[in-house]
Amino acid sequence: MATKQVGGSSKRQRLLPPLPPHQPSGGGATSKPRNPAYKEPGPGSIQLGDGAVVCLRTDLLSASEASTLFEQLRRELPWEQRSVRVMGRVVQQPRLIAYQAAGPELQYTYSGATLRPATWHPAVAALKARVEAALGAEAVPPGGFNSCLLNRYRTGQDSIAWHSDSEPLYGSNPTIASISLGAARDFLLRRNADHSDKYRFRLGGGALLAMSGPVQQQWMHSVPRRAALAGERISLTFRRIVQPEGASRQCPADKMNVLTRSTPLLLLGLLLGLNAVAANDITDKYGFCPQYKIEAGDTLSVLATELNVTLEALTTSATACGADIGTLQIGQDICLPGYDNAVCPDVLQTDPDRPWCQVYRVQSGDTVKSVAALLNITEAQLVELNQDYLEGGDKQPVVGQYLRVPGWNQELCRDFNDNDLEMCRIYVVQGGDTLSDIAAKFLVGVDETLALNNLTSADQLQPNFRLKLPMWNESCPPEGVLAELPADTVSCRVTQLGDGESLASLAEQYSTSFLKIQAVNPALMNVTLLQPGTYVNIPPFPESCVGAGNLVDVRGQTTVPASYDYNGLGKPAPAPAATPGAPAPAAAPEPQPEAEAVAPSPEPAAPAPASEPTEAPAPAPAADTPPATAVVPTSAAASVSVASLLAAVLALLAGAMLL
Ligand SMILES: O=C(O)CCC(=O)C(=O)O
Ligand SMILES: [Fe+2]
Repeated sequence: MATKQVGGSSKRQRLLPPLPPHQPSGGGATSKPRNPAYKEPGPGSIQLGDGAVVCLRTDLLSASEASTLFEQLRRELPWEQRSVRVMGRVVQQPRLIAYQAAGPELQYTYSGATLRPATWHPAVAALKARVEAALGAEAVPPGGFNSCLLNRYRTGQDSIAWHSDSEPLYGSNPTIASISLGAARDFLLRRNADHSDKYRFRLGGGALLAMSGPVQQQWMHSVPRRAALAGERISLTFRRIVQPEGASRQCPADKMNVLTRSTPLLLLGLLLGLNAVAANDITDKYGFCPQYKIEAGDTLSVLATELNVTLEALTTSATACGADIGTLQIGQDICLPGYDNAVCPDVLQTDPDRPWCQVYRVQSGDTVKSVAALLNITEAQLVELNQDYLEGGDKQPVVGQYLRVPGWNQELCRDFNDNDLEMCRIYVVQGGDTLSDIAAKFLVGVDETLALNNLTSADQLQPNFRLKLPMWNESCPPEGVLAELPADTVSCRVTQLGDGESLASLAEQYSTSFLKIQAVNPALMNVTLLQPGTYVNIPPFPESCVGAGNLVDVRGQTTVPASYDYNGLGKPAPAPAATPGAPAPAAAPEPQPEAEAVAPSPEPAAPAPASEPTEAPAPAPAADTPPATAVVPTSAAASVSVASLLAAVLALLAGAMLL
């Protein structure tokens, strides 16, 4: 169980003396209203002071233009969910992204991984021109925008945390212009030096919002999570890279992390005169629940010296929350002086690896006011952190609900109230699955899926293996929820060749390779068969697509005729196709799928272990089933051949490219 209640006491005194209000770092605005509202200006130029300007237009695109573009970009771009490395851990961003720029040198290194730009999609290039024309020469950087980071918020659960786009590669006062498509979302802006100075812009489809002047230096922005919202949104954020990067840069996520995690620890360290004790060894809940994890070789007196407290104070604080000083264990958390027993026991860590992700469990009788006082923050700060739970009128916390406490990082912390099983997906590996197919299908990374499952290689995948999918976390119930590979349009993509197109040009368009396209179109090995109108399967085109019957031509948006023969996948050389554009796979050689590590098919007699109640049935090939489809080896022996070793290496390479 990952979540634990830290601290030994379950009693808490309700009669706390009033605590001084907490000031945001860099604040000092003692006379600010207690619950400052967001300013919500209408379209136009909004002067934020010091030359910082936001320009808002709600109607750059008409509603129909916006929705057509939304559908097109959603369908045609190679969206990926990025993993970012934060404090040595890999976490998944709560949104999908795509990145395009004017040249390959305009890459963008971010949290240890590099975004390599795709070339402009024609629709994105056209939007860039629209934005530049709308903003006019004064606001557009000289030379125009040369890169665009697109964000896709699949539901209200997706978000972008408070950040600024202040990387050196954009220069000192960059203009960043965003176009919104799809569902309307709140875009928030707050001044670094005074968080009560804040704006909310509701960005609906077709809106343009541009930030220029020192906005990135003096303000942060976010698109907060809205748990109840189902609609999907795409934003295109145009930027100009003025200084293509050479070496890696400080990444935004790390910066955010430093803001939220290290700052309190650093302060605590300074307060306590901390020297030899590593900051990582101390966890703290919003500044007054410091705890230390005992390590081998520690003694209380050395610890007291290092923390610059008396041995007596340390012994008292440790004992007060349940430690038996005589029998301290390695790994045990002891409370340090300053630990507030009245509040801390109701604060839960939501993730043992991210000690700054903490929530407060609402008790009977709690109100916004009392919880804010208890946590030593203002009501406005509490509401801001918990907008989706508390905002609007007099909304009060509900007993048993978890409220986020300061230090919470929306990007990195997993929400606790909706510890929805959505994040706890388990995929039961089937014979013939490949890890790269699974990863592509679920939009997850190959490497992190391996890491999450303590696997070092895709070769280790066996049928019936219960593969945890990101964002699986340690709070998930062991049984999780079964994730099935539905044959949907994400992976089962088909398109018709256009005039002058080739498999190579399709490969480029869909960010895949010629070989991969051939692997999923064995009937098209003979390229002389290709002609305009020929249907082509777009990788990944997993086995489950064959016979799925709901293929959609990704460009024509039309349904592929039921007579479509999957270009030789899953069927031995069919008779000439009835579909005019789909040529017969005459003389098609044996399918040569691009090598993938495959899980060997299950031993025929191996029943699913009874202890796995949620297990999917093992595939049971019927005697009259045509020869298995592209990637399935028919016997376990096949999977240990030299070819499969080679396949594994190639698959890993493919996986790396996929990330
Ligand atoms: O989606 C948005 O409107 C904001 C995105 C953003 O801030 C970013 O990509 O840096
Ligand atoms: Fe941004």
